[in-house]
Amino acid sequence: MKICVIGTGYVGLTTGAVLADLGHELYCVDKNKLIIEKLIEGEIPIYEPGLKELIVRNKKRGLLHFSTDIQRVIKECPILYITVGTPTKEDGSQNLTAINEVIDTLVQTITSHKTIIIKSTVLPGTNEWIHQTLIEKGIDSRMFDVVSNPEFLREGNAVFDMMNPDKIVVGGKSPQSIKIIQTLYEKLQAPYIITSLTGAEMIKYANNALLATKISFINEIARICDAYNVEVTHIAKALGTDNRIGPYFLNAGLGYGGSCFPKDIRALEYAAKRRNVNPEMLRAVQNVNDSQIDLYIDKLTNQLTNLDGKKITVWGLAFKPDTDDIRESRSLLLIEKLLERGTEVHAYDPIVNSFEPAITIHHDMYEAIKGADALIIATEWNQFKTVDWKKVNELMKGNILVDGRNIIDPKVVRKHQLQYIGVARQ
Ligand SMILES: NC(=O)C1=CN([C@@H]2O[C@H](COP(=O)(O)OP(=O)(O)OC[C@H]3O[C@@H](n4cnc5c(N)ncnc54)[C@H](O)[C@@H]3O)[C@@H](O)[C@H]2O)C=CC1
Ligand SMILES: O=C(O)[C@H]1O[C@H](OP(=O)(O)OP(=O)(O)OC[C@H]2O[C@@H](n3ccc(=O)[nH]c3=O)[C@H](O)[C@@H]2O)[C@H](O)[C@@H](O)[C@@H]1O
Repeated sequence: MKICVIGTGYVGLTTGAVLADLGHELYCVDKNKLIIEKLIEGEIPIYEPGLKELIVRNKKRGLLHFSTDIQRVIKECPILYITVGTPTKEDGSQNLTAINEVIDTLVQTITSHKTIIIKSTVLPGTNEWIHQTLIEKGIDSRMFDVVSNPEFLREGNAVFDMMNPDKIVVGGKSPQSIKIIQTLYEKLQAPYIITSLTGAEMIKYANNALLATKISFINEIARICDAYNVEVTHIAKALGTDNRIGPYFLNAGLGYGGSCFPKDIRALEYAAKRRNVNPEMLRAVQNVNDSQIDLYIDKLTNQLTNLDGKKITVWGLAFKPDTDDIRESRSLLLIEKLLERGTEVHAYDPIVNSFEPAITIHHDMYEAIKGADALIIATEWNQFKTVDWKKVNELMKGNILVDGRNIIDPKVVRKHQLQYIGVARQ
């Protein structure tokens, strides 16, 4: 059966490539013609390990296609995946512009039955609303099914995560459409959670909120550890041995960033308030995350007395390793705060080479620290874990290392006369 993926960003492109690899016939479209033209020419618009190989292989197999003719492709495909962006506005409400545009395209295009699979993260009630809106806009309810199939991949691990999901969540009303999803994923080994449309939406938000909560929890614990001179990574390791807690998402540091946690937690808070629920935990999670960067800046300021005129280098611009994504990156916020304090900011990232606000970006991590008063590690890229600290000390003017991701052993850098700044590190 022909499958169309609408929106070829991080999720859509991975969905298209993985489904093609599973043997299905995929047609990917995007309203951004430039992206599609690039993909047709063999260029991959995003950095995601393993994705390029998957795309090339499946294009060659004749299973993966890219098209700028959105309407024709939608007409020809009985299964449609919606993977457009769903950003949040300032107040936490969801910006459904892209979803609305897709609805309008569907209304103009549907002439045969469609299984519409919503993979975009949308707030509880949105899938029901999409269903209703299609009917109100004139589509016969027998001509389509709406199924919610939220995505749990992590950027930087997207292909692996989609090929090896922990669970497959499917929300819907029609048993046939749920069966279709099970057929699409029959080669994947994962338990199914079959629920209502709203149940599936809620699972996605609760999942992200719980992961973000673990991060803010360990960051708060780190603050307390810091006050008692206790090493937080030891505490996290001990917590992780408890099967009920698990070892993941307990790495303290600058906090969570990215295109999803910040926007999704804000959106869930908004959704709760709309139904008169006071989401105290979600607020606390965000409060901790919001103040995490200041904690590091205050420690740095204590050492340098004043940041004005100081040259500070930031290693890592992406919101996490193995991605080129800088949406709501912690580095972005950190750099803004440094610039506000009159700092001259230099940066290096293995993949990201353009950034707003404008700062000096270097192509070599050591070049970036020449003459610097301090170095801040803001992203946990692997290459920052094995550093020539002797060389760092020689190149820098000052000797301060701020480890914003707890990836460095303080004792090692101290051996090279560098001063280690972290939260609750010994
Ligand atoms: N990035 C991630 O790691 C994950 C994202 N999600 C969710 O998946 C959704 C997509 O996220 P990303 O892939 O990161 O977004 P993205 O911004 O990378 O990609 C969205 C794509 O949709 C296209 N688009 C927008 N309006 C369109 C329209 N009317 N017709 C056709 N294409 C259109 C855009 O041009 C863009 O290429 C969001 O709801 C997000 O919350 C879920 C799990 C993981
Ligand atoms: O809904 C989404 O978009 C996705 O959001 C996250 O994935 P992602 O944002 O790609 O990356 P994560 O690995 O979760 O990292 C998010 C942020 O948390 C930070 N983090 C992560 C783990 C940790 O222990 N500590 C910590 O500060 C990372 O540095 C990063 O800034 C979830 O992990 C995915 O399951 C989900 O599908």
